Amino acid sequence: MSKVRIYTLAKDLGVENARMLEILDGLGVAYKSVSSTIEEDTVELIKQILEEEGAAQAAPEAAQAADAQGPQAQGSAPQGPAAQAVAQAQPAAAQAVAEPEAATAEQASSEPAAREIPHRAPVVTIMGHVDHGKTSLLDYIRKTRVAAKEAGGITQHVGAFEAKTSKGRIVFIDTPGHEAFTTIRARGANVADIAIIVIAADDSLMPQTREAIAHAQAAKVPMIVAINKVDLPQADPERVKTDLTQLNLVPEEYGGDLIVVPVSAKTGEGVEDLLEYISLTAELEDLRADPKGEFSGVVIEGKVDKQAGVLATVMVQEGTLRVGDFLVVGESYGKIKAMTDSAGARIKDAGPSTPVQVLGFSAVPASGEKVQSAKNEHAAREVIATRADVRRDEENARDRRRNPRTLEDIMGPVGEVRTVNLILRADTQGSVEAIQGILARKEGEDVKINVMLAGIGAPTEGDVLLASTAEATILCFSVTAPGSVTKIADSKGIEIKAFRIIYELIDEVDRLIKGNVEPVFEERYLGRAEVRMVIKHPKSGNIAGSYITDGMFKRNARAKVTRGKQVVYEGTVVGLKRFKDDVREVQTGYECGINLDWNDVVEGDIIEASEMVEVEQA
Ligand SMILES: Nc1nc2c(ncn2[C@@H]2O[C@H](COP(=O)(O)OP(=O)(O)OP(=O)(O)O)[C@@H](O)[C@H]2O)c(=O)[nH]1
Repeated sequence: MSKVRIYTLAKDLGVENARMLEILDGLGVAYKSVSSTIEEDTVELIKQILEEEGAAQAAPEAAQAADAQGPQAQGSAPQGPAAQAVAQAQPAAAQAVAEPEAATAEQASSEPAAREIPHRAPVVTIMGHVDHGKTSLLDYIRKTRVAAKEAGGITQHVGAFEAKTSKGRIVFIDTPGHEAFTTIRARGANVADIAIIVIAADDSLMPQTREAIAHAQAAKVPMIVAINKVDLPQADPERVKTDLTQLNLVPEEYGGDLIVVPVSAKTGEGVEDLLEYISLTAELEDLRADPKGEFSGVVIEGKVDKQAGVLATVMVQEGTLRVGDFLVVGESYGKIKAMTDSAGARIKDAGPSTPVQVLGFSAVPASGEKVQSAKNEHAAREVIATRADVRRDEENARDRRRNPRTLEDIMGPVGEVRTVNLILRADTQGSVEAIQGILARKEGEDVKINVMLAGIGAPTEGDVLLASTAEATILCFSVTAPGSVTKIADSKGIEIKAFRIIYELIDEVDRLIKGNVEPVFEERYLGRAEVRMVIKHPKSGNIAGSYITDGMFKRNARAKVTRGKQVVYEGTVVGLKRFKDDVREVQTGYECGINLDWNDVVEGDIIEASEMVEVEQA
């Protein structure tokens, strides 16, 4: 008995993949994805179900009278194999119910709220080890899928291009390697929907392949593996598949859910299949964006052109970008003077999943910067003003974290299982495995150890970017980071720690785990003060002129004010003054001005100061 792939059957029967999966779910048939195969019996069942659906839609009474095969019920659908009958009966069925449905559809479309958000093209990035064929694969797709340029036209490299396939548009980010991808992610933007991991069939998994996989996993972007160079006599695609399973990536034909497509960027073999799998994955991801929504985009790359000035490629993610729009990037703005699509043609507007080259930025934006549009200069300035406010708030929050007042300031939301993200670099595969083995035993109920990437050799710039997007620590065993990498790590606040003795590295992991276990804080009494007079201050409000009767007071301490027996206020000591000077601490027996973030203090109040201290855990 032959097996059929789900998507092939969907295509043959003219139904959506999603509908096909619904039917399979209903039948309780297990599958991994639309490229899984199903038994012929199941195929027959599906055909029957669709046939019944079609008949029921065409005319309910016809379904009941189906056995009779009366000319009325049969309509003009030709006799033939069940699949054909279903496929051909469907338009007739649609017609039969067309009138009332069309009326409601029209009503619905007149209400913008009911408008369904349309699908958008997938944005794909190609990653993999050096020389495994990323550029060749992109070139092959570009050559065969991008409409030839008009004579005299200059194809510009803009960092992305659009390929036309039988299934629709696919947008490729053509800055190969994961650098572009991670730089974009490091800025908090996600531009790729699908990652193609290219692995040469004669070389199998290499360090950068593992890195690329780690990046795609960190970004939670679906992966498709393209085993390239299958035209070579020494190609061994089976070895690649087996090696992948060692990373817990199990190809579909081995019962897993990883799509693996053998290709040759040289002969073009398999490229069509690869494009088809991209479209299928996109369909399952159900990628949508509203061209009528508010515009947002991401800078893919920017440069200065000697003649044109600043040029930047922007990927439209939501809404539509139009010539004349004002664009806001960071805290600066510009007006779009001209736009070209990735084939170099002048365009006036661009919808979702369209890479466009924009002329009009005042400064070169960095890849990964988010772009917003504004209808006029005034609106652009407003966006910038809001951003400046947000930035200031964030800076204040950061200050608070450095100078914590509350438990949440110190630890963020409480009660979560914490994850220690690590990137491991060692001199040999043996060391990597030994360390991973020990780490696996360190996991506890409240701490998860996530080794995002374990590789041989010194840490790379890519590792630092990955670490910065995932707040990971880079641990090195018997390898050291080159100066250039350390510098980038410093600038991004990423720690690279190098060890020569495995147990020292493990001790460090213990420290990291401890740091990640929720610390226990307790309130510790500091001192007591009596308010002797209230001083009105033009800037700071009312200051409590006090005498410290016990212990000491510290700036930023917690404060509790009692009046008689009643607690009238709880807050923070925001300032301490001795005469005119701001001071950090005041000891018992001294007078001082205590500034609370509260204005209603009165003479005779008692202020008690305390602080939160971390309790050492066993
Ligand atoms: N036989 C064969 N050779 C290929 C194939 N794909 C790429 N190559 C060759 O492999 C070499 C490397 O290909 P590239 O496309 O430059 O590889 P890359 O991954 O982009 O390399 P980097 O940009 O350096 O990271 C070139 O000599 C290509 O001609 C293929 O499918 N078959």
